[in-house]
Amino acid sequence: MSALLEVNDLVKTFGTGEAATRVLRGLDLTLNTGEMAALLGPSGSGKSTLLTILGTLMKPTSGRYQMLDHDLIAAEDRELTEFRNRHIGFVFQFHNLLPDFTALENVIFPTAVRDGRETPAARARGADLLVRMGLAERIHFPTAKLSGGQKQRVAVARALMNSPELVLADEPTGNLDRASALQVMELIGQINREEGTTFLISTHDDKIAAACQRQIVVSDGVVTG
Ligand SMILES: Nc1ncnc2c1ncn2[C@@H]1O[C@H](COP(=O)(O)OP(=O)(O)OP(=O)(O)O)[C@@H](O)[C@H]1O
Repeated sequence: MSALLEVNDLVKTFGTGEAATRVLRGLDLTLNTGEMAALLGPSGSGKSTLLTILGTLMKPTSGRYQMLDHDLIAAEDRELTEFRNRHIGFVFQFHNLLPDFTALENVIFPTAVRDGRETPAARARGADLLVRMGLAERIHFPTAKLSGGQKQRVAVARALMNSPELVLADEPTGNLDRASALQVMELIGQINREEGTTFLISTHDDKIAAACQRQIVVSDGVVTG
């Protein structure tokens, strides 16, 4: 297996002086291409902080971050934005869908904004992903009318739109009932197998973690298992 990304000696401190909180304390992690990994650890252990740094949305205080032969610490903002748009997808617990837009419009919207237009290829990819998420009947429904589980599946489809190598998910099933949560995980697993997408999924739920091939435990700002 080849490494998709590697972080070394990652440190993140929020605030300064007496108010400083050292959240990541020299964290090392390698994720291999095609892995589906759960990110576990107590509340406040630094999972969201790590996902935000891996997503290039925030820089660490110090440390190294290499992905796909790019040095993401040295990279400047414009390069990071381009890298992120091309290679990384995000799924959050609160999915930030536009309620009056249809499922398909939500999925293709970021790509259409990036490209300055909506292409037939993008519509086809978006519709295909929604079908694979079990939402064939809901493609043209406004997302305000979808259930929580359906909305989360739209959010997964949106994250996959540009075929990113890496998808970062921060408690993606946190607000779902058990059956919907496991369904979302099953569909993520299917995409992982079919497209080779690497997933890192933070969760507090052991059943969700067990649906992943690998479990990574963060505690006190380092990987402990
Ligand atoms: N912007 C910030 N400024 C100051 N402190 C922060 C900031 N973001 C996070 N923290 C602190 O960093 C610590 C780790 O937070 P983080 O959200 O990464 O934990 P987590 O493991 O994701 O927790 P949970 O499981 O509860 O979501 C917490 O103590 C939090 O208060």
